[in-house]
This record gives sequence, structure tokens and C-alpha cells, in this order.
Amino acid sequence: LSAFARTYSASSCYRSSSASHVFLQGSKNSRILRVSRVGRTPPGQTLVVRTSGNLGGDFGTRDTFPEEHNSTIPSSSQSRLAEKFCKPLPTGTHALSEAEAEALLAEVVGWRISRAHDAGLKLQYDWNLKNFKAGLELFSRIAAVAEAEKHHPDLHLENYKKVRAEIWTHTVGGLSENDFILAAKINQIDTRDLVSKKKS
Ligand SMILES: C[C@H](O)[C@H](O)[C@H]1CNC2=NC(N)=NC(=O)C2=N1
Repeated sequence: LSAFARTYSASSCYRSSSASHVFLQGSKNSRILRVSRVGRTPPGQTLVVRTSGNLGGDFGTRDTFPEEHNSTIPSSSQSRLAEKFCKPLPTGTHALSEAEAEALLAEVVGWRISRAHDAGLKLQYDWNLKNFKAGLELFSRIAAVAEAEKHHPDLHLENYKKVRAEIWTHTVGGLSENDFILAAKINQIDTRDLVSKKKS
């Protein structure tokens, strides 16, 4: 791999209609890359993309790219969780331990675990949106996923365009696999038309 090989924990990588573009949706924003060649790239393999410029901060790189670099397609584990379904938990199910939660966290790009001192663990994700209406639109897209899964996040819309989702399993008072499944499905929501382009 070239010295500039980068491994992106992109939440999803898919081709737009024109075969010349691949869309890498990163943890916070998304960028369109001009692809020098498009081939079938199964998850876990390396997709060679040619960028027309700097990818910017959300992929964790700030230096300008040389002509070509390599991105690794996210491992299939991310889609593994997104393909599962939330299920009612048997009574007495325990919340995941911190170690179990950390292990699953690797499969939900951009989410973090919050450890409120007196409460159980929660998953959190923040979006910076274009405007207030985009925030409400994101709420309704998340609501569709939550209703389908019968598993619901707390949603906050503050400073008119910042949305935070918090997920935990009320019945166990902490995290369960259901929370990570919901987070993985939320990661599949296309937010390109809602997120703010500038970093803030
Ligand atoms: C009956 C209904 O499905 C249950 O009350 C669901 C609703 N949504 C839920 N959402 C979350 N986050 N935790 C739960 O325990 C939960 N329980």
C-alpha cells in the first residue's frame, strides 16, 4: 500500500448511479470521491480511490492527498449488526459489561459510550445539521427506524441544528445488543441532504 494508505472506518461505502463516484459516508460528514476505477470490492478489501482533493477532517486526516490513496472498505461486521433485528429481552437479562460494550462499539462507526456516574451506560451520537428543519427531518428518519425496531433513542435538538441521539435499553438499565443494532441501522440513514458541510 502507498505510504498514504488510510483506513477509514466509514459507516458505509457505496457507488452513486454514475460509476465514477464512490460515496464514503464518514462518522460525521460525507465526501464524494472521484474514483479512478470502479471494481467490485467486497467488505474488508481495499478499494483504490483517486481523490480530486483533500478529504477533510471527518476521516481523521488533514493533510492533502497525493493523487491516489487506498481506503479499506469497512468490515462486514458493521452490516452484520444492521441486518439483525432488535428483540424483546428475557426477564432478568443483565446489561452488557463495559468490556462487552466496548467490543460492540467497534461495529457502530461514530458512536461513543457515555458513562454517567449514577446511571448505566448509553450510546451517543452527535450530528451538526444545516438548520432546524433538517434536525426535525433527522428526527423523523430516526423515528422510522426506531418504530420498526420497537427500540427507541432519546433525541435532543439543541442550538437549533445540533442533534444528539442517546440509546440504552430501559428494561436492563444499561446497554444490550439491541442498542447496537439500532445504532447500526441509524448509521444506514442517508443524511447527506441534512448535515452541515462546514466543520464546527
Ligand atoms: C413494549 C415496548 O416494545 C418496550 O417497552 C420497548 C419500547 N422501546 C424501548 N426502547 C428502549 N431504548 N429500551 C427499551 O427497553 C424499550 N422497550
